[in-house]
Amino acid sequence: MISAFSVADLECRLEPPAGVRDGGVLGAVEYCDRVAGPIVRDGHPFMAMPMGDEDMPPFAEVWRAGASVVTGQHRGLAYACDGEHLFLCGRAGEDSDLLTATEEAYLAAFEVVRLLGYPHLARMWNMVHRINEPDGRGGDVYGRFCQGRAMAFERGGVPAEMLPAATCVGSHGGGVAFYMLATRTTRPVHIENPRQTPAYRYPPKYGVRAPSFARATYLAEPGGTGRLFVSGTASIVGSETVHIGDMARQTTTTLENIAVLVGRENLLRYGIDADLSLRDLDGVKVYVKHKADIPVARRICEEAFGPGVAYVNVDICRDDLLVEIEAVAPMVRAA
Ligand SMILES: C=C(O[C@@H]1C=C(C(=O)O)C=C[C@H]1O)C(=O)O
Repeated sequence: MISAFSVADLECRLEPPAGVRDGGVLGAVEYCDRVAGPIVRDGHPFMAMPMGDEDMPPFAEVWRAGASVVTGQHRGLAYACDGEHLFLCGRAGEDSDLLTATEEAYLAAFEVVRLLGYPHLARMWNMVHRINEPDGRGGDVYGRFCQGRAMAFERGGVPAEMLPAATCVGSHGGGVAFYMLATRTTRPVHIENPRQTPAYRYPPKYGVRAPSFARATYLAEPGGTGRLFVSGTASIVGSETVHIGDMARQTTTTLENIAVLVGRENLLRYGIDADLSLRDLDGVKVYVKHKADIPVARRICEEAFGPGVAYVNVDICRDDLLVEIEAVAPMVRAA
């Protein structure tokens, strides 16, 4: 097992792929070397994404629900819900234009969210093949993805303040794979980072449409506990990449960004009375652009987080970014 945590009635584990069989699973995604799904298999939605090579130990990210789970499929998406949480996974854009395919896939996801009554988006992950390559129209693949996603949010009537935490990194195949979590009653609190421009306000030099996500999302759970989803975070200050070409400094800047994001002063701005440090974070994934840089990432991140971190060798959404880190913080509110 790479790492595990459990909070209230929703639990996430990063574990070896073979373990994902028992009941109560809301969804499982494999970070491995193959493409599969999305399908409902063994009673839960499942998808496999090529995120590494033979040197990366494959792992499954497994979301478990306390209550029993209802599953289904809709317009190519696979989903499960437990009365409070909805997990869904989908894929877009392998054979068609990425803008339209992303927009349609996201609109299908919003349809599931609406039809099943889980209107509050809490966390989204996107794995985009050839993320940094030209799109054949003068931009890059990530830019095209961002346009399709922004148009879906626009058509879905989701204002910028309701955009959830997200990750969008590269993959080794399979078009765009994405998965999301949403809630039925709990209203997520979306959080920004004072060191960074909100991504949805990035200037146009970074793309025709700015990326649609928040820096973090807080989800209160019953009994004074909660969960903070930290978006994929990189060496960006304001909207600019800093320490270009320097893996160690990009990694430490990323950690500084996360520390400020989850620190007491920032969370209090959103009425969340909790004191988190990097050590409190769990479910940490470190995405590293160049495989040869993984030892540097490991040295710095093990000191910050301890063991139990997953290192994934994929491209990052900007050419000049070498590393990106996401996490989940299980937390108990101070008061
Ligand atoms: C690294 C950044 O963005 C990345 C892209 C995201 C997206 O487009 O959903 C979300 C988080 C990161 O994976 C950043 O802009 O800081």
